[in-house]
Amino acid sequence: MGLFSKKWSPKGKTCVVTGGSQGLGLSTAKLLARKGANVIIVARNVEKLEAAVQELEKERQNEQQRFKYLSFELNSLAGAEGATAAAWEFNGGAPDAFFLCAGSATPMYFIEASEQDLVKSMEQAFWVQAFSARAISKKLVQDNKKGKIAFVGSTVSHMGLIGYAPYAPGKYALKGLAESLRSEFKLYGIDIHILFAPTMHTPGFDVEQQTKPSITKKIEEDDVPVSPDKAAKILVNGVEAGQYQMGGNILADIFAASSRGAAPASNALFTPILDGIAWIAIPVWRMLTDRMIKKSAQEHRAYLAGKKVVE
Ligand SMILES: NC(=O)C1=CN([C@@H]2O[C@H](COP(=O)(O)OP(=O)(O)OC[C@H]3O[C@@H](n4cnc5c(N)ncnc54)[C@H](OP(=O)(O)O)[C@@H]3O)[C@@H](O)[C@H]2O)C=CC1
Ligand SMILES: CCCCCCCCCCCCCCCC(=O)[C@@H](N)CO
Repeated sequence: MGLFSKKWSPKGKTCVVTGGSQGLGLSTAKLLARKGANVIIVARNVEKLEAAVQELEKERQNEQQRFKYLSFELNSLAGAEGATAAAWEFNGGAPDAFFLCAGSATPMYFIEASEQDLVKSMEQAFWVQAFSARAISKKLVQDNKKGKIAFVGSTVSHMGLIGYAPYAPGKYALKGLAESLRSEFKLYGIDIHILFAPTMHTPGFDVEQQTKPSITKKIEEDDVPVSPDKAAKILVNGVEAGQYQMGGNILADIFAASSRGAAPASNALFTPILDGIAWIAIPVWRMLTDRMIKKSAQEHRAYLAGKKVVE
């Protein structure tokens, strides 16, 4: 989007939000409703979806606005295509913007994860959004329509740390997908965006805390949590402004700046400054964190033995 071009607005448009029944997705759906959009939310659990639509009703700005939920499992292409077809049908044609918030994390040590844990984690971090993007983009191109697709990555799309081995690779993959599609979809006028979300206290976060190693929790304390409402605002503002990537907090911005790849810089002035900070701050942080992890090795052995991960 050019320097003086008009901002995109969701008012009167139709937006689809995957993972829209709770957490970041629900905050995003509510914000879009408050901005006057028609909103379609997609998730699996029908009870939560019904409750979420009630929440959307409270944000209603006018009588023309339409809210709808669709229950689909999005970790297969068939599921994503089913949801996409249903969204098209409800809207009577192509919706305007798609916010892919669905996903979940199951942090744990790599060697305690089963084959199924690892495959499922990749599905819930990557495929749950990648298949949606595939189904949506194909339909948009078939209809010769433009549109906007926003992914939700994480700070751990840029950096890995102890406990996130099953999850971070999927979020890294999402970053690679978004960057590839940002380029490829110039062919069709489909805009790609990605939010690199920091820690948010959502229902999903409470679940991931149950399997998260205590050392991961301790390291993560340095990440300042952002409310899902604030993260939704950053996401929607970024899409409105035509920004490719959004970081949810300063730490996400620092890691994004230091691993920018072929993505456009968020800010011509601040991105290089943040990259400079990264040069100094990250090696210091890494040294301290590595030291702390090594110190915990004996305690970790006892944990593995207790859980019978090793004999
Ligand atoms: N919370 C955090 O600290 C962070 C989260 N993120 C990312 O942000 C996104 C939102 O997270 P958050 O709000 O915390 O998550 P929540 O678990 O609170 O909400 C996830 C939403 O996605 C839906 N969903 C999950 N899996 C599927 C599936 N396979 N098919 C269809 N719908 C699905 C859930 O509904 P249902 O279960 O009924 O299907 C729910 O609506 C995720 O992609 C997450 O990885 C990134 C960084 C930090
Ligand atoms: C500049 C140097 C300082 C570095 C401090 C680094 C602290 C660790 C940051 C980890 C943040 C993880 C956030 C997202 C996690 C996530 O995606 C899951 N919670 C998913 O739900």
